[in-house]
Amino acid sequence: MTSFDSLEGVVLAGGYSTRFGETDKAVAELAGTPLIRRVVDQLAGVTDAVVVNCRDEQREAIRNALSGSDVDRRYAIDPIPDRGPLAGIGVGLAAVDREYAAVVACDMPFVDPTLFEQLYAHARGHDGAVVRLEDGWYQTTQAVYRAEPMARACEETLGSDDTRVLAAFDSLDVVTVEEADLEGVSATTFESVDTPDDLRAAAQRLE
Ligand SMILES: Nc1nc2c(ncn2[C@@H]2O[C@H](COP(=O)(O)OP(=O)(O)OP(=O)(O)O)[C@@H](O)[C@H]2O)c(=O)[nH]1
Ligand SMILES: [Mg+2]
Repeated sequence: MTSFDSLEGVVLAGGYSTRFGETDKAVAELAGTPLIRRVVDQLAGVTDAVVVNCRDEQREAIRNALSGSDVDRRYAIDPIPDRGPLAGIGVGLAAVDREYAAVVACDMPFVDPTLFEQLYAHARGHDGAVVRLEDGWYQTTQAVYRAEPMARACEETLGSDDTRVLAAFDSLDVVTVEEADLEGVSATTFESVDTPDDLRAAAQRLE
């Protein structure tokens, strides 16, 4: 697998994991490895640098979870917490130095770097590439964006009535990739760990 010079990673971890319970799912262990560490290890297939978006109080635990990783880590802290995924994507992308970013939520431990290879190929020359799942849902938290225009669009959209990530695409040229057109991407790439049951089910599969 190739590490692309103009692609950086962004890991979204600023949510409150309310469905998960009292603890932060970002650092919850799946078969002994924190979820966020699994995500960064997977991103290493396509990039050597990531920006982690989180709240200030999460930083120390996340730093510990990522210690020893070969991937260069920087932190983009939410200036205002709890403004939703759109805000997190915007804050993360604003800290990116490269033209494009592979954005992924911290709770998707099986994210397949092959997906990002394909999305990056589609995104080049455009403002991003996002998968439309078979049920019609756009997978905006596992996507490739051109960092600067998408960061700006997130900021603008946050000030509007519709603060869905999708609303930020209105002013951009984001390519839609149909799930059925993905090639050789792991079926579990989009699986997210939202609840303790999800974590248990994922752990059982890894046994
Ligand atoms: N910066 C930031 N990121 C968020 C926020 N809400 C969700 N996210 C991120 O967006 C991604 C998808 O969100 P969810 O799966 O709903 O995670 P969550 O909001 O922490 O969990 P729930 O409280 O159970 O919904 C995760 O990577 C979250 O870290 C937020 O208010 N701010
Ligand atoms: Mg949420």
